[in-house]
Parts: sequence; C-alpha cells; structure tokens
Amino acid sequence: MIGLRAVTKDFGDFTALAGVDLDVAAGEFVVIVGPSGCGKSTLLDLLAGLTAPTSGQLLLHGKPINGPGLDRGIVFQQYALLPWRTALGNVEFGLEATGVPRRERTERAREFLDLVGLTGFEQRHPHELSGGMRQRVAIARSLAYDPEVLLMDEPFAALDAQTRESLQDELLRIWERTGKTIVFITHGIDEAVYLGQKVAVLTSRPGRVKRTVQIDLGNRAEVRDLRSSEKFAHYRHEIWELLHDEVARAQRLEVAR
Ligand SMILES: Nc1ncnc2c1ncn2[C@@H]1O[C@H](COP(=O)(O)OP(=O)(O)OP(=O)(O)O)[C@@H](O)[C@H]1O
Repeated sequence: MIGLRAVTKDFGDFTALAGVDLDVAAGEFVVIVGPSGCGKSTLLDLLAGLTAPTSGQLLLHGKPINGPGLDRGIVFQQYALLPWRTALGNVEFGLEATGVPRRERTERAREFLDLVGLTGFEQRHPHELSGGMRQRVAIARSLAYDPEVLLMDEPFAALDAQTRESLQDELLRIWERTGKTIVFITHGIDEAVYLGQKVAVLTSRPGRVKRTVQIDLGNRAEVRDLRSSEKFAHYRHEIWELLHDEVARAQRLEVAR
C-alpha cells in the first residue's frame, strides 16, 4: 500500500534521510523507531505530503505522493485541537472537511468519541480535558476524516507512563476495530515492541532503515502482562542492540556539530 523507494531528503548541504526503503501493507501497524534527530519527523512529513523528497519516491497504491490528502490522517505529539471548540466540535470539524451532511455530523462525532472512550466528555473544551483525553480527541478527529492511513508522530510522548500505556491499548483496539493502516513514530523501544507488527529501526545521520523486525508476541488476550513476557524481552533486546550503537553515534555527532 505504501512504498518508499530510496527516499533521500536534504536540507541545504545536510542530508537528513539517505536512501530509505520501506514497505507498508494495507492494514499493517508499522512502527518507526530511531535515535533523536535521525529524521523520523522528516519521514512522516514526507508521507503526509507536507514536504517533497530530494530524490527517491514515496508511493501510495503505486502512485507518487505529491501533497497532503484526506487519505492520510496525522496525529502529532502536541494536540492540534481547536481550543474554542468542544471535544464534539473538534471531531465534527473532521467530518465537515469530508462533506458529511450537518444532520449526520453530531451523531457520527459521538460515535468516534465513544470509540476513543470519551462518552460523557462531548461538551468539554480542550483546556478542560487531561493530556490523554486531548490526544484521544485528536485520534477521534483523525479517524473522522476516514483516512486509509493514520500517521502518528510520537503521539503519546508527552503523556505520563500510565496514560501512555492505556492509550497504547486503546490504539490497538481501535486498529483492530477499524482495520486502518498505521505508521507510528517513536523513540521508545517498549512502545515500538508493544504496538508494532513490524518495527523499522532507523540509523542516524543520515537516516536510513537499519533493519526491519517482524514482531510476534502471540495472542495478546492470553497473556496477562505482555510487557513482562519472554517474547517481549527478546524483541526489546533485539531492538535495543540495533539502536544502541546508533544512539551513541548520534550523541558523538551532536557534540561534534
Ligand atoms: N527544515 C529543516 N531545515 C534544516 N534541518 C532540518 C529541518 N528539519 C529537520 N532538520 C534536521 O534534520 C534532522 C532530522 O530531523 P527530524 O526532526 O526529522 O528528526 P527526529 O528523528 O524526528 O528527531 P526527534 O526524535 O528529536 O524529534 C535533524 O538533524 C534536524 O536538525
């Protein structure tokens, strides 16, 4: 469904990404993990069509991505909510953009808020909601556009650990229910292993895919504390090893810069 072919992105004489290759299948949950500054956000901006690659190709259903589109919804780290609108109003905003008739909007928006567990909070404004709730609204609004792909740029990074874990579970549930394709960016190894069917580990300076790791944690419903399982520890270690040298290298380069 999505194909990145030798994608390179320069900013002046600085090469942020150099020859990134990645495939994402329809309905797949792919996590991109990498050290700080390796080009994760740059990659997401390219997928969103907010910027163009210097060379290489980004394909969606075999056609080049050449601008933003409603087929790709984005959820950023900072909740890009409209502060003057209620939770319901923010989700309705997404429905307005796709031309859902006014009569249907409220009911549909309620359904999306229900999907992210926010029934009862429809009339609250963003400042009356916790960080986790705001991010739930942001997810509901992205889903309201009915995108094929959800692009998520460290959406849970600003949340406390417990809220983050419960939102990770919510997201997996939403993914299972909606069948969306998800490209999720994080610098957290645990988050990558917990969420991803496939984890792409990026190198730093320039960013490229060092390895993709297929994750199979078995049947989630059967394991009570998945993060403590042997399989989880195995994948965690594998990705830690891949990242470890990269983080050290990135820090050396940071100092030298
Ligand atoms: N518009 C720009 N102009 C110049 N350099 C840029 C620009 N955008 C990003 N960069 C540089 O490209 C590199 C990759 O940045 P990017 O934000 O994609 O990294 P990241 O992996 O998302 O980092 P973090 O995890 O810290 O958010 C960085 O070194 C950054 O300084």
